[in-house]
Formats: sequence, C-alpha cells, structure tokens
Amino acid sequence: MIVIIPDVLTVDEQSQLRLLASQSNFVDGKETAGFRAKMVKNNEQVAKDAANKRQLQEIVVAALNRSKDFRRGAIPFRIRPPLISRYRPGMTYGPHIDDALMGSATSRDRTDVSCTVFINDASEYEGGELVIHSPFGVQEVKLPARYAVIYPSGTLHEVAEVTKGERLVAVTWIQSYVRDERHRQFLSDALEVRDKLHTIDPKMVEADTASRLYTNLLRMWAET
Ligand SMILES: O=C(O)CCC(=O)C(=O)O
Ligand SMILES: [Fe+2]
Repeated sequence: MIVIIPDVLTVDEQSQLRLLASQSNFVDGKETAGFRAKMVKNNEQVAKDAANKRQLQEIVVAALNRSKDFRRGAIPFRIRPPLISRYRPGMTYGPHIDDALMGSATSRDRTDVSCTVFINDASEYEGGELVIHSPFGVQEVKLPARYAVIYPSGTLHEVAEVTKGERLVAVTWIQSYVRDERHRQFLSDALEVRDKLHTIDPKMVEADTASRLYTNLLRMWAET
C-alpha cells in the first residue's frame, strides 16, 4: 500500500526546516547506507553531529505523529530519527532495499514502512522522482512541498537523478504495530467503512460492527 499524505507539515514547519537545513553541514549520504545501498547512494545528508539535527528531526516526527492519515497507514510503534537528505544536480539513489533492522546494537527497530517527507516543492527541481517498484508495477512519486508518502519497506525503490535544482526531503522508517502490509490495508479499509457509517448515522448498529471488526483485528495483529 502506497499512501500519499497531503499537508503533513504546516507552512511554518516547512519554513523552519528549510532555514535549519540551510544552516546545517551536509555530508556524503553513504555514511548511513547499508551493504549494497552504499554502491548506489549518491546524495548528501545533514551530518550526524550537526547542531541543528535534533531540532530538524523533532519537527518531522511531531508532524508525522499528528497526521491521522499517517497513523492509519503506518500504525506506528516507533519512528526512526529522520535523515534530512539533499539531492543536487547529478545526484541519485539507485535501486535498493532499505535495511530490515536499523539502530544501534542495543536498540534496533524493524523497518516495516518507509517514509519520505517533501520539504521543498517539486517545481524547484527536475528529475528526482521516487520510483517504487511495487508488485503491481512501477510508481513514480514526486510531490508538492509538505506532502509525505509511505510505502512498505520491503519494496525495491530508487530516486531518479536530479538534473536541475535541489531536492530536499526527510526520510524515515517506521516499526509498525502491524508488521504485515496486508493486515495494515485491511485495518485501513475497516476504519474507512466505520467512519463512513458513523457519518451517515452515528447510531447505526453496523457502525459498531465495523468498529468491533477494526478493534479486534488490531488486537489480533498488533505486536510490540
Ligand atoms: O529520498 C527519498 O525519497 C528516498 C530515499 C531512500 O530511498 C533512502 O534514503 O533509503
Ligand atoms: Fe531507501
């Protein structure tokens, strides 16, 4: 399930992120790439020890946590500290699979959902599409500023070369309460039905049935 989420960042958060990023030291993105991804990763990201890094990460995580669509799609248990990545002309991130486990040896998270938050606007660069190779074909994602996309971490994906301008994004990974993407889809469907029935008539008994379905499926599948 690939979910596009509009307006994850407020206008104010977006300008704060841009300002903080412009004051930050960027380094070669290979530093944080896994075994094979290193070979194809050619971008830059805010340095590990950059003074602004924590603040950038906090803004992105708070925005994601606030978004109802994000919570529905990802059912987040833990969100990894985001990377702030920049692609300038000639930069690209070739086809790769994100690492299954991320973090230090003493505290690793499983990555179930990958997420890109678009800090600047698609009109500010050429190229730079996030290309997701899903089982149903290839999907190219290039979104307006403040939008986000989430997709299953098990999918091969790449970032096409930026040929003009600059692409600025935050990238993060989520360990979901529900590890199986099909189960997350079923839960999202059940919620959609529950909400629709509730809107039609809050007293409708089928709204309770849909609610019971959602809640008990979540109880059955949730793991911590
Ligand atoms: O920049 C993006 O949209 C995704 C980058 C990516 O695939 C990664 O950092 O693992
Ligand atoms: Fe990736």
